Amino acid sequence: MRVYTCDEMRQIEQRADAGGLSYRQMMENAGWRATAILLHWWRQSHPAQPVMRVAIFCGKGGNGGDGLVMARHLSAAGMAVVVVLCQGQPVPAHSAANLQLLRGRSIPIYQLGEAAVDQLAAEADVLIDAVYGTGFHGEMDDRGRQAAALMNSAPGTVWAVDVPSGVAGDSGHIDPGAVQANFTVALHSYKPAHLVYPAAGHSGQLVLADIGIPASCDPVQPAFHVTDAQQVFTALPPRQQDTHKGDFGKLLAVVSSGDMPGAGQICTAGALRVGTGLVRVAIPRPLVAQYAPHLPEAVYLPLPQSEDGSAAPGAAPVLEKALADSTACVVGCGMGTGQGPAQLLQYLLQHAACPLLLDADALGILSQSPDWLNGVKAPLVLTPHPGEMARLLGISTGQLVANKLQYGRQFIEKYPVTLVLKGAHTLVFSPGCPVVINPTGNPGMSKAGSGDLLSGIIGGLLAQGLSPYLAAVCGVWLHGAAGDRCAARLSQTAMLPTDMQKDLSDLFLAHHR
Ligand SMILES: NC(=O)C1=CN([C@@H]2O[C@H](COP(=O)(O)OP(=O)(O)OC[C@H]3O[C@@H](n4cnc5c(N)ncnc54)[C@H](OP(=O)(O)O)[C@@H]3O)[C@@H](O)[C@H]2O)[C@@H](O)CC1
Ligand SMILES: [K+]
Repeated sequence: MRVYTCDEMRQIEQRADAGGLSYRQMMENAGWRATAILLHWWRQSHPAQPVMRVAIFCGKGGNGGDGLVMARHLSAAGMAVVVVLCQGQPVPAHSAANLQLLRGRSIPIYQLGEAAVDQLAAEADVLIDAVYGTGFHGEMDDRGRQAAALMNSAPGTVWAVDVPSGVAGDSGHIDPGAVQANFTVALHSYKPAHLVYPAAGHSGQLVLADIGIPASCDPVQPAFHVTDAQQVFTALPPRQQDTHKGDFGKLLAVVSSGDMPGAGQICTAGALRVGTGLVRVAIPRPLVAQYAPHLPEAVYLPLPQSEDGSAAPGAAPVLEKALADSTACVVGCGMGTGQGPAQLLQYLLQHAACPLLLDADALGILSQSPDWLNGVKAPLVLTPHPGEMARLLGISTGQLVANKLQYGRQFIEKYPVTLVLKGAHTLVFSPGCPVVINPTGNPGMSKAGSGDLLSGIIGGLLAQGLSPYLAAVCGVWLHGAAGDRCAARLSQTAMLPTDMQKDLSDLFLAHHR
């Protein structure tokens, strides 16, 4: 799946133009393809109504030019089209030329603000948002907001061309007046805002339109990447005939306290289910009897327990031998945030040579002392949800969610870690690598225990020798894909993270692993 930034799109278009596909022709292709997609949808969904009433809101740039091309083709197809110029006359020559082509045809052209426009918007079956596309920057102006408000409040279906107006294509920043589309036709490639939430929610259903740009014009090293199954199953270590458990890594899981035994169990199961050779579980001693019947394959490292049910202060040295013998370590799931767990985390940060994954309570502890990340020798993977990430940064969750890409990038610049920012379409940031947008998963996974399973999966892949970046990218994909299978089997409402273990197995079977 192609995802290119607005800047990358400009360069792609430049290369295409230099290669002989003119800007004018690209605009023609964009408007023509968007028209074909819209007409196909209309005829399928409204078979008894041959004439669609369409109001096309055009800005002054290239996006508006696409809208003007659509007006010509829709009118030629017999649809009742009106054009509303929202920012006056088009500026680019190819947009202006397309306005010129409308003159003399029976297509009414209005300026935004004319009395008839409100009524026409209210009566339209379809409203086309061609106000701003990849050229949008800053805040919407009054006319942009006025046009967006008309489209958003109209009863018809809103189709956005390329990007819903008011949504910044790269950062995903959402203007308060932004268009809420039912459908968005993305031109040539998806843009980050189509896939990164909450901006993605403004696009509605996405349709990708080929506008004739050859793949040779695409960037060699794009800033974003969307994971696919082939990438995941190529990266997973093969299981040769002549192997033993030592070939598949040793994971140390420092997890669970008295009131959260399940978190560590789910994490451990996740690690085992992705093929880890050996999982050692460091938990407060009284929990071992609870764990063992469910996870007989694990090896246990009992820790002294404090009164609050978590590991007691002074327990850290118990980890020494196991840590030295591990190929990865997961810390946090349900382990508590008291003095004992804090000492365990600090010990691991100071002594681990193997990759270390920090989740849940480990992130809670870290948010009190983020400087603990300085000078850590072990490669680190952090797997916060937005609340945990916001606490790490000392900002509100709302601030974080509105600017996930910006904060994620800034964080890995400050601390060279692999950051898995969880949520719908989880993001993976890692120094020197494209930002990965994970396409798998569903709202049925928003349940306690889901993150613990993910930590186990990524931890298990780390233990088997995948780089932090690949372990994170493959781990979130597998977790989401198992969740999608589980939802199909049990429903998003009823599915549980523990159910997803079966779907992980089915997923591996389906890919002959
Ligand atoms: N390039 C190509 O060959 C092809 C491009 N195609 C299409 O063109 C789109 C890109 O076209 P674009 O670059 O002209 O930008 P677009 O999104 O129309 O800009 C909106 C206009 O609004 C303005 N504006 C921006 N922010 C504003 C604000 N806050 N408040 C007020 N005004 C603001 C901005 O003017 P500015 O302020 O920058 O001078 C600009 O004039 C792309 O998404 C695709 O649909 C396709 O046809 C395929 C070929
Ligand atoms: K638009």
